[in-house]
Amino acid sequence: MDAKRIAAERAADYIQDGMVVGLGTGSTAYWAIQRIGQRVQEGLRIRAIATSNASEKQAKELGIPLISFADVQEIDLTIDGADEVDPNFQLIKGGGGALLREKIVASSSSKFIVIVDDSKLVGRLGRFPLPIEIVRFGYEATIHKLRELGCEPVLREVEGKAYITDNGNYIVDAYFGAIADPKELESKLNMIPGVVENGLFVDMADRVIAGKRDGGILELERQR
Ligand SMILES: O=C(CO)[C@H](O)[C@H](O)COP(=O)(O)O
Repeated sequence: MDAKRIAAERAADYIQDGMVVGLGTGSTAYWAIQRIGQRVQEGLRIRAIATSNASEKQAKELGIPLISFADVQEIDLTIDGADEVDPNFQLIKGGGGALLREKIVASSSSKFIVIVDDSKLVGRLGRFPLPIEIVRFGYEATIHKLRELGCEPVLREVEGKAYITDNGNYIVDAYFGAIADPKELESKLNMIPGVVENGLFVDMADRVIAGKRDGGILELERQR
């Protein structure tokens, strides 16, 4: 079985009756949502909040009951993928462009389980370009300020056109190289006018489940 799917299905086992569940975005979260949908069809009673239009559509098709933050303030458990995970459980997310909603949902969750294949486990964050969501107005100025922080920012494009997030913004993929202090960089980035959010998820993940290509699984819990 696909390493991403192995991790995703293990994570879905943590969901219990009555929970409010955050549904992540991406090819790993896809498998978690599929398994959750299967469990709902078997009788599991949950309510869910999706982190993207794509995940919302998938959940609807599977019959997973969806709610919004108008209905709850607190999510019991969120399951989502990541692009990089370091030994301190710090993450880069946003490869799929959903980082803003993902961060809102993860930050409102009592438990946040990250699901990856083990190629995403790194010694230090930064090989994967950091996704940063920026507003469209004045984006050239915002990109200039990002460059002044010492990265190489590239406006994300799809088929020759700027990529637009579910929130109507742009994404910049910023090459920083090894990130020495993710927490400091996260706040510096969010101080720049025009930056909506960035893909550094600092001190948020509680558990990391990594599927391996040989079918094995690595499960790590953060000690607080
Ligand atoms: O942050 C994300 C989307 O914004 C994804 O979780 C991340 O990009 C990992 O994606 P995948 O599971 O497809 O490898």
